Parts: sequence; C-alpha cells; structure tokens
Amino acid sequence: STDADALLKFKSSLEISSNKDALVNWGSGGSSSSPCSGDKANWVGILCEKGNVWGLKLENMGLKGNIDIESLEGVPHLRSLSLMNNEFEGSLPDVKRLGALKSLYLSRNHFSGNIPGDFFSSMLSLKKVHLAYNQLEGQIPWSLVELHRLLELRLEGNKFSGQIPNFQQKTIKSFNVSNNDQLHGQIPQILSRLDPSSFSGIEGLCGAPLKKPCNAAKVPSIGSIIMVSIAVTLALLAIGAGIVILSRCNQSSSNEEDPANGKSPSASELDPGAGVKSPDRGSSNGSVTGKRSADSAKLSFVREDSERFDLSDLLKASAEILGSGCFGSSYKAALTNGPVMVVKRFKQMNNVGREEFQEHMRRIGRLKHTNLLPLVAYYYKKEEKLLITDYVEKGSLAVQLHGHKAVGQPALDWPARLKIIKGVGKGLRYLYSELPSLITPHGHLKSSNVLLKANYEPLLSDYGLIPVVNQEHAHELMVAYKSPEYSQQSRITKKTDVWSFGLLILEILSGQFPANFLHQNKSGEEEDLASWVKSIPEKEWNTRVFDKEMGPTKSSEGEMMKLLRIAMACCESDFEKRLDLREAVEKIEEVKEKDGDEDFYSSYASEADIRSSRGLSDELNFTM
Ligand SMILES: Nc1ncnc2c1ncn2[C@@H]1O[C@H](COP(=O)(O)OP(=O)(O)OP(=O)(O)O)[C@@H](O)[C@H]1O
Repeated sequence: STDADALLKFKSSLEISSNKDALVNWGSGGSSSSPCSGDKANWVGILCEKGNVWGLKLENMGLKGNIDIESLEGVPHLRSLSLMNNEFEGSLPDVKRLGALKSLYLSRNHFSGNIPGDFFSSMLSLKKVHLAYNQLEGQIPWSLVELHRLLELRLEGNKFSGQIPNFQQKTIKSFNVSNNDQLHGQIPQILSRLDPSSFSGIEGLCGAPLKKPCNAAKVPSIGSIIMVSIAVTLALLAIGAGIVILSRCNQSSSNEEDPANGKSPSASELDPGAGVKSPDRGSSNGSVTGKRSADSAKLSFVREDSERFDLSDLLKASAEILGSGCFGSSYKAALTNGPVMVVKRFKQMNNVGREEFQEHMRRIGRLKHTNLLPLVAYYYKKEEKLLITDYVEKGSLAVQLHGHKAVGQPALDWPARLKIIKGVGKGLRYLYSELPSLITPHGHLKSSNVLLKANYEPLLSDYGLIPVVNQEHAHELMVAYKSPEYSQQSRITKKTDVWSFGLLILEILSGQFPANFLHQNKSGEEEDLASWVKSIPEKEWNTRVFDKEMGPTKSSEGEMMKLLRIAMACCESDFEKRLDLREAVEKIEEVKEKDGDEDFYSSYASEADIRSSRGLSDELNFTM
C-alpha cells in the first residue's frame, strides 16, 4: 500500500541507534507487509482505522536522525504524530506540510532554536500541541493564537522568552509554559482560569491566576499608577527631604512593577484631586521656575492646536494596557469628555537634563505632517517621563501584518501595503528635512511604531527620541543600533534609518516577522530578513517571498518586484553603497499599484491580434 511505502521511506531516514529492535517489524514480510488490517496494527507504533494509518506513535525508542516529513505526506489519513521522548535534535521538523494533523507530540527531545511566528498558520486542525522539555527559544509563535480548535498546549521546560501571545481560545483545557523563565508580562485573560502551576517558575509573569497582580490590573485607572509615585514624591517633598528622598522615590518607582513591594494606595492618594494642584496653564510651556511640587504634577502641552486637559483628567480616565515595549508600557486612556489618548511611560530617558529635554520635546511638538503621529503633551519627572499622543484606532502595522486574524481583521492587500510604504517614506523625508541635526531622525523605525488610520494612511511614532534616551539603553534596544554599521563599526549614519526602512518594506511585502530571521549563521555572520530574501533567486520571489495573504496580485507583480529591489538596496549592509533616503523615497514614489506597462501590453496585444488575423485572412485568400 502507499501507506507502507511512505512509512518505510520515513523509517529509512531515521537513525535507530540505541534500540536496534525499534520498528523491526516494519515491512518484514507476511501479514506485516501492510501496516494495518482493518483497525488492527501489524506494525509497531502505528494506529489504524479501517485499514488506514491515522496515527504514528513512536515514543521512547531512542530515535534520532532526520524526520522525513515529506514521506509522511504520503500517509493521507495521518492525523496524529508522536515522537515523544526520543533523541531528535535541531529545529522542529517542517510539520506544517502535514496540514491535517490534529495532534502533534514532540515533547522530551532536544529540539532547539526559534520557531517562526507563522509556523502553525496552515495547521488549523491542530487540537493538541506538545513541545515540552526541549530547548526551544525565542517568542512563542503567534500563529498558535489562530488555532481555533486548540485544546492542549504544552511548552513547559523550554527557553521561550517575551510575552505570552494573547490567546483567545475558550477551547483551551490544558496549557503549560512553566519554567520558561524568560517569559514576562501579563498572562492573557482567557488563561486566568487555569491552575497557577501552568505558569510556575517564571518571575516575570503577572496577572491571574498568579497571586501577583500587574500594574494596570492592580487598580482601575492609570491614575493610581502615576498617582502613587506623584503622591509619594509630593508627600516626601513636602516634608522637605529634598534630593535624598528623590532618589528613594527613584527606587520606589522602579519597584512599583512589583506590587508585592508597594503598600496599597489609600483612597486619598488615588483621588486625582488629592495633593495635585491643577496645572498652571499659563506657564505650561514655559521654563521651570515656580514651586517644584506644583510642577511635578504638570502636563506640558507642546502644541497650540490640541485640546487641553489636566493630568488629573488623564488620571481619572479608565486605562487599558496596550502592550509593553522596550521602554515600558503604553496605556490607552479615554478622557471623560471623549478624546482617547495613549500614555507611554519611559523610564530610561535621562540622557539630557530637564531644560534640554523640554527643548527637545518642544522641537518634536512643532513637527506636523500627514504621516507623523503628533506628540500632544509630556510629563516630566526625574525618574520617568510620560509621552502623550492620540490613540490611533486601527493600531499598529505590526498587528495588522502578523496578528490580523487574531484581532478579526482581513489581511492587508497590496494597494494598502503600497500606500503604507509610500506614507512611511514621506514621513521619513519630512523628519530628515525638519530634524537635520539628528543623525538618525527616526531612530526606532519598526512595524509596531507605524500606526494605521482607518484609510491605511500610516503614522510614524516614537521618532526623534535617540537624543533623550539613556545611551546604554538606546544601544541595547533601539532599532538604529541593530544596523549592520553599528554591529560592524559601532556607528550610526544618516543612512541608518534607510536600513530600517528597507527591512520594514521587506516585512510588509513578505509578511515575515523580522525578529524570526535574526541570528548568527555558522560562520558567525549576522543574518536577517534581508539575507533570507537575498538567498532566494529573483525568479522565485513571486512564489517564495511575497506574502500570499495579499490576495490576487498578478497584475502588480512587476511593480512588487521593483519595490522589493528598492528595499534590498535600502538594506545593503555597506552603507556607502546603500541608497540615501531621498533616492529611496523617490524610487518608491515611482512604484505603481498596477504594472506600469499594462496599457502598453494591452494595446500591443490588440495590435498583434489585428495583425495576425489580417495575416490569416491574407493566407486564406492566397490558398483559395
Ligand atoms: N497611539 C497609539 N494608538 C494605538 N496603538 C498604539 C499607540 N501607541 C502604541 N500603540 C500600540 O501599543 C503597543 C505597545 O506599544 P509601545 O510603543 O509601548 O511598544 P512597542 O512599539 O512594541 O516597542 P517600543 O517600546 O520599542 O516602541 C503596540 O502594539 C503599539 O503599536
């Protein structure tokens, strides 16, 4: 049978080292020439139904070697694959080729490395995924969030890091990430009904079912978070303890991540009116004179045209945590009179003193462009800063590209993607012209810092911050410092933002998440999304690089190729050879939604038709 052939091929690529008897009766003649007789298995480790192989259960057999998924594609009824407790190593086998699998058990092997975010995207039948006790690392793949039938997910005992993706599946019965001690952040709400042991051994997680509440979940409003630190600051200032005390506040504010350390705030501390004087609007833009205590509670508005509100208004607003980035968390806060704002906390922003910080914020506040998210106001405190912007309804490009299904949005089509790329280019060109003194006028360009308006017009955010962010922090976390020129020569240049832009375009066109491609290859060189694209011949870009989720793009393939070539020229690791921003944006502006030559082709085609029909009739005339 075909099942038998496929399985024997599968067996031949395995190394059956410690257990020579394993799989010994596979294909050994007699009744065993066929793996199944009805529901009965003739071969070891096979599960049968009506003469077909539906499961492979090769556990505890000391197996290693190559897992030949391609040959398993020849077992059409295979729904369950278990290779638990063997000696397999390397990256996970390419199981997504087995799109009909319902159960995948690969726990207790030596699998290692990152799992691409979209790894499970085409495996929508999966109900049980067991990958526990391997050496897997990186983010937990977001595509697990899309498995709407998921019942069991076992990832314990690996080295996953980052946040737990926002699982929404009510179907989940068993879930375990324990002892992945690099995980951090809030436990998704749907998992809060599970046993706390599912999350044990991980310092950085918070929220139910753990007894450790998260900052935002601890109290209903963002106010309390800010108010605790303000109230403490004010109270201590009031008793005149000065600088010494300020540094203690510093500590208490860094400890406030851990609510177990802080005593619960009293009602009066949480009352926005308590201890906070209304900001003195007349001098809200002015230099810092006045009493320090009043000033510490003051929001500084950087724009003339924005509606004014007080810090206390924001504090009253109900807040929702949007996510935590490199610098701290961002909160969405709806003001009672309507506008919805985003408050982003920055803890590592002490590179310059107060005066210089204010000067820089005012400079950023003067920027105005269709493709920039304007800074509305900021709040200055020695140990942390808050930057306040409008909330953008459609959220970030990152979510639209990689999590659209989870948030119930359709995938972005090619015209939307082109519009976004062009808008980002225009926003960057404006930043370059308005902030000429900055080497990298953006400095932190990535898909989570591109927000989308309802019509897909993109808005850049978190721009122009390099001068104020603490240097060691900037070097560690900001996108500019991930560039080839920084890794190779410890420098950033005027073309560094162009490199980030190039990567962003590759991400938009391929739908691939760049972080999944970051690693060192065997010869120690850094690899990224660009080197992946480079490894694929141009004639295969159509089938292998472009995101299939863009929908039908036949009539645009030529233009998409053009754009991909421009992106590659932006990613050139030698910055001398790289396009500069002006060149890149000009070239991008020339890219059209449909193939530029289309009109030419259609008129050419019809002319050719006319000619050939004329030729044919001529020919007929001739033969008659
Ligand atoms: N003004 C906004 N409107 C809507 N969503 C926003 C807004 N600002 C941020 N977000 C979203 O909130 C989430 C957290 O953003 P945040 O800026 O804190 O982190 P980040 O961009 O992921 O990382 P980094 O701190 O490096 O910028 C992201 O998904 C981001 O796109």
